[in-house]
Amino acid sequence: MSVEVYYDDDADLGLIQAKKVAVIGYGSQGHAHALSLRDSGVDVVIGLPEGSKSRAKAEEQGLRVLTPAEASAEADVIMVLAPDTAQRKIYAESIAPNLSAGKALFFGHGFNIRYGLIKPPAEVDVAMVAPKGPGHLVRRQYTDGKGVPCLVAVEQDATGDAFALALSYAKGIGGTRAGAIRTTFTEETETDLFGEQAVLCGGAAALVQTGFEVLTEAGYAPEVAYFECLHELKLIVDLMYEGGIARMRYSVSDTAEYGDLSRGPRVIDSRVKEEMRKILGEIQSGEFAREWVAEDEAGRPNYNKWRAEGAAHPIEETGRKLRGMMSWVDRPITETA
Ligand SMILES: NC(=O)C1=CN([C@@H]2O[C@H](COP(=O)(O)OP(=O)(O)OC[C@H]3O[C@@H](n4cnc5c(N)ncnc54)[C@H](OP(=O)(O)O)[C@@H]3O)[C@@H](O)[C@H]2O)C=CC1
Ligand SMILES: CC[C@](O)(C(C)=O)C(=O)O
Ligand SMILES: [Mg+2]
Ligand SMILES: [Mg+2]
Repeated sequence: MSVEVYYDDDADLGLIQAKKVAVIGYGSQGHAHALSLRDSGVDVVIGLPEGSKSRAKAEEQGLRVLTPAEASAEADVIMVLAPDTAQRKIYAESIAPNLSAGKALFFGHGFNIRYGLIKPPAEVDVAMVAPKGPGHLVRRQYTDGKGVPCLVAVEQDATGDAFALALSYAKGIGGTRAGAIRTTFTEETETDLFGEQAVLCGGAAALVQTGFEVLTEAGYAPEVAYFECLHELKLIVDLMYEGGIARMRYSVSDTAEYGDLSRGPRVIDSRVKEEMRKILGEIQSGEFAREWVAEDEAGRPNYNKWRAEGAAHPIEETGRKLRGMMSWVDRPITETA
């Protein structure tokens, strides 16, 4: 099935420049959207609760900060970039009372719409602009004159202009420089959750940690294991990013390539593929969403425990020491760029 991909020339920046945009949340995605929209000539206001620690960061950047309800009341377009688990309550308390016909409700990820946690009224546009990359790099790429690809979707088109407006927003954050693909909330939500769980975050982190453990438990130096399994992964993935797996294979030795071809499928074998299918099934059935919402409501006991265990993994200490010797590697993450 072919998809529609839209670039800068397909999008009219004037549409979003003619609107007032409220960005609810000023974290990884919120700061990137708000600052890049502002740099693209859009009138932006930030919505954050009184007492939010993000308020000072947004104000330092010269952005106007109101409560989520005040910002929603002022805006024509409300982009929800608070944590997925917080969105339902924010919507009910602060956004819904301030929605009226002709306004647009935007999301950076489809979770709350896909799983029916938020049900907007029919007279508002509901759309999504979901960058396919971490927010801090969305902002970094924008300021470098590049862009992170976006998925754009429309769930409700009350005005008839929802897609053009979403595409215009995507242009404002640099998304159409790289390409914006038109999709649905369902496709974005399910593929995004699958990607982050099985490949990008869960799969990659487990692969790196397990490789590090196998080497260090066999008596090799942690520093050698770190360079081999984590540091060099970035350099290998850079080649894949630039020219596909084929370019990586062109650059590595033929010894590495033979090891890749003969051993890779033994690591990521049919059992792993079957587990990936199970994970996708849990996403499609809503089981993962129910589990995550319940975990959040219970105060995140497993999330906090697993997070602490990850932070205490020996690879982190080894990495801190080695990165300290490479000043160009440890680029601090800020919400200011
Ligand atoms: N992280 C990413 O790169 C990506 C995220 N997304 C999606 O973007 C959305 C935002 O995620 P992300 O940027 O990671 O979120 P973060 O956790 O980085 O930031 C959340 C922001 O929301 C604020 N916030 C918390 N509670 C409320 C509230 N009740 N009302 C208003 N603001 C609140 C936080 O403020 P405080 O400082 O007070 O906590 C913070 O500024 C999610 O839907 C996510 O799935 C999509 C693509 C990639
Ligand atoms: C890969 C994780 C992500 O989906 C993202 C940065 O795209 C997220 O939810 O943060
Ligand atoms: Mg993602
Ligand atoms: Mg995600």
